Amino acid sequence: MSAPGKAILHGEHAVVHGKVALAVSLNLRTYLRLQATSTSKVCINLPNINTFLSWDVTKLKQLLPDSGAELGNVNELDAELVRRLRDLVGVSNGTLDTRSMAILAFLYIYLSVFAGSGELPSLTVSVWSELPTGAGLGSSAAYSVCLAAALLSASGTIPSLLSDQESTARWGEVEMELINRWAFQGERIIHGNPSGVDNVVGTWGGILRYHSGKITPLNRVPMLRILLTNTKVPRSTKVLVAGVKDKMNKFPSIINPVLESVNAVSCTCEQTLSEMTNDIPTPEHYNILEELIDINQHHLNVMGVGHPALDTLCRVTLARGLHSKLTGAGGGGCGITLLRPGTVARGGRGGGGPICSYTASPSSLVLTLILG
Ligand SMILES: Nc1ncnc2c1ncn2[C@@H]1O[C@H](COP(=O)(O)OP(=O)(O)O)[C@@H](O)[C@H]1O
Ligand SMILES: C[C@@](O)(CCOP(=O)(O)O)CC(=O)O
Ligand SMILES: [Mg+2]
Repeated sequence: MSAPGKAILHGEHAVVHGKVALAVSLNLRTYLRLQATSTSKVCINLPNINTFLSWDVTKLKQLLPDSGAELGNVNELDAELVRRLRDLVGVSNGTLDTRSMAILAFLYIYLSVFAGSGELPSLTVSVWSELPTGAGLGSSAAYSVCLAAALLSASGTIPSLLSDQESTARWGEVEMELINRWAFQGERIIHGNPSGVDNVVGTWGGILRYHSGKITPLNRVPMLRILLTNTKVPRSTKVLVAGVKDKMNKFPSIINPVLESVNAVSCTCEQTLSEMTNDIPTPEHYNILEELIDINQHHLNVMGVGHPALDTLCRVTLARGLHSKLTGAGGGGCGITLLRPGTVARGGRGGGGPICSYTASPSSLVLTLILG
């Protein structure tokens, strides 16, 4: 079982407050393996964050309310269950600890999904990822989507249709919607107040527009080359999302128009992409896309989610005529750079060229991906 990460082209943070975002899945994925066991234990192996834990099933059963049927509401986070799980894991409400959040999300989905059946099975779940954790590429959503899909399937709530021969098989729309909703609860545990765009891309993949829960796949998009750069500056989506909310509360008349402007950036980008598909893409189209990137990056700085390492990315790429912005929650993490069709790669780790000096830096990971 696997789910992809994502890059947000425009609309991060604003999307949490009901504005439009454009996002695309990446060819970097998170993988999950679930094994039924007879050990009377629930084990989780998370090699990316060096976490290997197990619990007795009898201990986990004690966390369930007398009637298991009270659990399993996919539309609301059960605050009482979260509180009991925090006690079990030994963390406070405001925890930002990577391991604790991953464990809470796992146990929450496990208990909720199996509570209705009255039986908690013993099993071993292993999750590993090609995505950097906490770098803006939606690793939390890919993790939550994998957990939701695997546990719903193990509980029999959705069919286990994925055999080894059918490694690319998918569920139907009803099952996908259920996976997406449970993944959203996982995101709630990890992010606090997610918009839902990341779990939607993690569930369905592709390139899409997301607006207040409404998903519009962009079926025809031009081939775009985007460079992804990881500044490797650690940050927490939860903290950054909360910081933007604080700024909105403090300066509503200043920040709300910024979010409105980001909305317009997303819509103008969508419009330009569609013109590029209908006509032949021209240098003028690229000028517009580049200006939109610059405008949005300024807006994100106004929201307080920039970082000097991201400023460096923008400056270094601009010196080569390329335009960049942060992607995801910002505060470090990854940035995206639009590459014009003629941009060539020479030297560096995977090529290099005009951006060689930046890509060659040992502190940055660079990947080129093709959209469209
Ligand atoms: N492969 C993984 N293994 C375990 N936990 C993961 C994994 N990927 C993501 N997570 C969880 O997601 C959190 C990171 O989420 P977040 O701060 O939203 O960053 P992003 O989604 O941009 O990568 C981690 O702290 C961890 O709890
Ligand atoms: C900042 C935000 O728009 C995207 C966060 O993405 P990531 O967790 O940094 O990959 C939050 C959200 O949409 O839930
Ligand atoms: Mg995330």
